[in-house]
Amino acid sequence: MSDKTILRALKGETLPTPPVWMMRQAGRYLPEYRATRAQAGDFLSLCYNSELAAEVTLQPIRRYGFDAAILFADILLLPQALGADLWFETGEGPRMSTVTSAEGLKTLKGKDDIHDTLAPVYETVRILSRELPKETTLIGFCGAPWTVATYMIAGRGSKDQAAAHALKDTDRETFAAIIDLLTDASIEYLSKQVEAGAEVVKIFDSWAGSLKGQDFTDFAVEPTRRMIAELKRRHPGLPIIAFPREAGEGYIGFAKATGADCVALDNSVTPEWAAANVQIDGCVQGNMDPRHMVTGGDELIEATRRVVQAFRNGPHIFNLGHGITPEANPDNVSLMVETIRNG
Ligand SMILES: Cc1c2[nH]c(c1CCC(=O)O)Cc1[nH]c(c(CCC(=O)O)c1C)Cc1[nH]c(c(CCC(=O)O)c1C)Cc1[nH]c(c(C)c1CCC(=O)O)C2
Repeated sequence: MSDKTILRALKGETLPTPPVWMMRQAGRYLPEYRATRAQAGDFLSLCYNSELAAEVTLQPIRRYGFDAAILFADILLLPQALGADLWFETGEGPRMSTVTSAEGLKTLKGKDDIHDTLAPVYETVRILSRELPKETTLIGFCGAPWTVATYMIAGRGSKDQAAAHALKDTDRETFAAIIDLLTDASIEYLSKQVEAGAEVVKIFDSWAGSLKGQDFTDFAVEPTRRMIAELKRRHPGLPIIAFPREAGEGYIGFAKATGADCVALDNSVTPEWAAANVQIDGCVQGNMDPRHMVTGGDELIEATRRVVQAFRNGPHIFNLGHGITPEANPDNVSLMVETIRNG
């Protein structure tokens, strides 16, 4: 059996010290990331440059000795591989061509036609599985169908996902067909990442919190469940982390309903609540407020100890509740890691 700490936690083991990594650990808060990104030209060129994408993935591992490395890529590469135009507006975020009708959906490629575009991502995974320290776990990922669909339908990020909700409510058939295509294509995408060397995969449903009631069941739980069932059929024993961000009460029972080995938690729920209501079903990941990476100090130390303490009686992977932000101070990350490991 592997003795990698992340894999042990994902199998349900309670460890004396939780393993740790951070969402967006390769990111703009690190000067070495900014330098490599400048060398690549722009963000998307960095994602598709396997050598440089592997380099930025390794940077936070060298600096902090995290227990996991997450493949450097983006959830929007998959819709791009399906034929959508994608670009990033500096200082604003992603922009995409939109799909809002049955005719528009027909112009996209099929689930098996994505691999030419995504080949550099698989190559990044292969480089990483050779170059990572032997104790570090390599995590692959994709966006959950709902979250990716919100960008494809609106053509950009939005606070309330109004365009995707509108399509869901006015043309449920087309909306469900978009979700189905993304579910099928995500299975193929993650499967190739696993074949290339990803040891764990994580499904990011950043906007799950805006789905309520039956919609949450149909478009957050069900696509995730279908992806996990098929991935585990193809890759028996593959550990899978699901992140239905801001699901609130929806976190309860999410692991059982989807088959996920671990539920990642955002910081809108307290760790004490999550220990009582979510960790009772298995491993959890999270959930310190990323703002402490900006503010630091005693508050950071206390918040770190609180998360460790709340989850100490069950399987836990320490992480932030969302990605670390560009304003974060790299020294605060060291302080968090030292506090986790040395008490
Ligand atoms: C919604 C979403 C996206 N991308 C992602 C999500 C889901 C998770 C979340 O909620 O954050 C996921 C993602 N994006 C990135 C990763 C790589 C792995 C990691 O370090 O966690 C992962 C897992 C790199 C990235 N993806 C992006 C950056 C910043 C790009 C840069 O260098 O300019 C990084 C490091 C850009 C991106 N990509 C996306 C947005 C909205 C933005 C712009 C916002 C921002 O500027 O932070 C789409």
